[in-house]
Amino acid sequence: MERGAGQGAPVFDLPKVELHVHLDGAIKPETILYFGKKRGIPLPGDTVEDLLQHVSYTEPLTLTQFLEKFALYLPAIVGDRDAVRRIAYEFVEMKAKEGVIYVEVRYSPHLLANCKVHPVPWGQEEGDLTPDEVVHLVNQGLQDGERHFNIKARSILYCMRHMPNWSLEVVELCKKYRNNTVVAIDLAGDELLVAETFPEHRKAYEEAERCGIHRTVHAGEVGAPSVIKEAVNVLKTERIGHGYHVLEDPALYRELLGRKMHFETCLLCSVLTGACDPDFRKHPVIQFMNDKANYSLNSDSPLILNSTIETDYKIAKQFLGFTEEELKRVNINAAKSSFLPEKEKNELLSKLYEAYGMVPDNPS
Ligand SMILES: O=c1[nH]cnc2c1ncn2[C@H]1C[C@H](O)[C@@H](CO)O1
Repeated sequence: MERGAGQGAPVFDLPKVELHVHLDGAIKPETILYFGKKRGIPLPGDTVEDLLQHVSYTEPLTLTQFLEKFALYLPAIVGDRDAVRRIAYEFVEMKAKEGVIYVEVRYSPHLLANCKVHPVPWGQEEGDLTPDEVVHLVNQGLQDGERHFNIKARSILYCMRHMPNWSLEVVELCKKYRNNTVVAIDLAGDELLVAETFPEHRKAYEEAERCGIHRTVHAGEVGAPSVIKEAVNVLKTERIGHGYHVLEDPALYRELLGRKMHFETCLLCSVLTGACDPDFRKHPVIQFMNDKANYSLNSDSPLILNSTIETDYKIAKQFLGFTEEELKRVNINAAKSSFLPEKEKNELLSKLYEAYGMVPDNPS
């Protein structure tokens, strides 16, 4: 049985689109153990169960505590060429098994590197894997996966809120590798610790806009609506990562509804990071659903949340009262708000309409 998926038939056994999932939060525990052993890097457990006991959790923590989990296992992967390529390949395999036909996966090239990155992340020794080569390796893994598992995978490179000195390199990598899986730039990290948008982030986003690189920003996950406002008005974001706290500013919410701004929501993650009340009856996504907002359902970091995308769909159906129609609408919205070029977007939409038995002229 797949972890986190639970038992029984999938709640939505139709093709899906996923837009918000972190590559380094979606690694198979077996792969972490394999590379930890091979490279002699200590891990908090030496069986899948042991490792998951430390890395995954089921009761709400804070976003800061959630983000600390990455440090428990990433040293086994980062800085290793085979490991980086393999996690990308296995990610595509995992998504294909979950019935996802188009995925945008995101990561920080700097957080997977150990050379030409300051500071060298995760307490590693300096090595010879640069952020540029990380992108090249992830691309190879994703493209091999696409060929073998017959799904489409694109990538988003992110800046980290607390690392403004990486941001201009991130946008240059987006430019270099656009048309080679990379479709967009993102800004991730801990809004609780650093809500500020440094000038370097602003410059990177200006350059992205100038070059036609798509833009999304983690904003209003745990942070205030002002972070969302800045993402929209200053960073010119086209989508919002999470964005739950937009509801605290009704004028902003109305404006974004009017602009059909896309919210990349992650139900289980929103509760386990303390972003939202654990009582799903009060979840902001219910309001999004009632208002026919433009949003998608996503898994964020399934390894740490001990979940799959199925877990989020199950929550939507069982606790938030989603109908099959709404699940279809959410996926159509995801496809429409994807960062694919127009022609490929239309092909993706046609596939969904056909699988859902819908006519394109009557999408809702
Ligand atoms: O939910 C999230 N919000 C902000 N940043 C996140 C989230 N999930 C993962 N990340 C980022 C921050 C971690 O340090 C990084 C690991 O790639 O991934």
